[in-house]
Amino acid sequence: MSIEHRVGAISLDVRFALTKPWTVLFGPSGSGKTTVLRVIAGFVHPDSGSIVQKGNVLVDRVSGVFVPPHLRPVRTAAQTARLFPNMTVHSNVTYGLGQSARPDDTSRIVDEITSLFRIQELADRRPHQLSGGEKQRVSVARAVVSAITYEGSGAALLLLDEPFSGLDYAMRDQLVDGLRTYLMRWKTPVLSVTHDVGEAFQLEAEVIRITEGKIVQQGSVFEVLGEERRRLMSQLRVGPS
Ligand SMILES: Nc1ncnc2c1ncn2[C@@H]1O[C@H](COP(=O)(O)OP(=O)(O)OP(=O)(O)O)[C@@H](O)[C@H]1O
Repeated sequence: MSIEHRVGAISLDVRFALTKPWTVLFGPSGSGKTTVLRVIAGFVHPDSGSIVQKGNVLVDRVSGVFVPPHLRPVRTAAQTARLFPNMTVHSNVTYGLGQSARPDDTSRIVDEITSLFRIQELADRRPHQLSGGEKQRVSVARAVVSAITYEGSGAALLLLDEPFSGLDYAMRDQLVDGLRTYLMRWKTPVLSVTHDVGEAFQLEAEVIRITEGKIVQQGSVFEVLGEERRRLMSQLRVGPS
């Protein structure tokens, strides 16, 4: 994909291909990461550029192609959980189910995912009865359900904007490992956003580093964030003075 788009004070100008099971967009606050996800999802019309997914053109400003969000083989969990306020947690999660799931598979998938995200006990609650971290887990769980049961040919791309923020370290640790393994089993490709070097390493992700709307590096997590990790580790060893 290649996108040029002016947003706020940023001139977004990015060109990249997703070739690995899990890719992470890494960069400082305000560098344009969320905007990239929103363009891929179809919520933002880029000023110019094109997006092609497995040979299907989703956006091409020159020829005027713009596939609307609901018709894209893309599923998204936004940075701020957007749940249906009048629906229970269970209904919010199953709302994401695609047509492809057979009924007997459906309940197995929902069980597996609610267990992975540790939201089984919350099944009958409504969003106003949840903490921020619980809402976030429900929102990501819904997007995962939706991506793996996508009804089109091939897999849907899953876009996750800071999916593990707002979780304590123990839960985050387990969820990162569990979700990575689960999505690899389903061959569901992921593009996620994070500020967390440790998370990118745990995901063994391909990393795209973005600064002020431009991609400055793309490669394995060792290539792109190895130096950053060494610096953080040495700060930890020295400790506060
Ligand atoms: N709807 C909008 N209108 C005007 N400016 C916007 C809008 N959305 C984002 N911006 C600006 O565009 C820039 C990129 O925002 P974006 O949300 O993509 O950054 P980000 O890298 O995801 O940041 P963070 O890590 O803080 O979530 C920022 O300067 C932001 O203030």
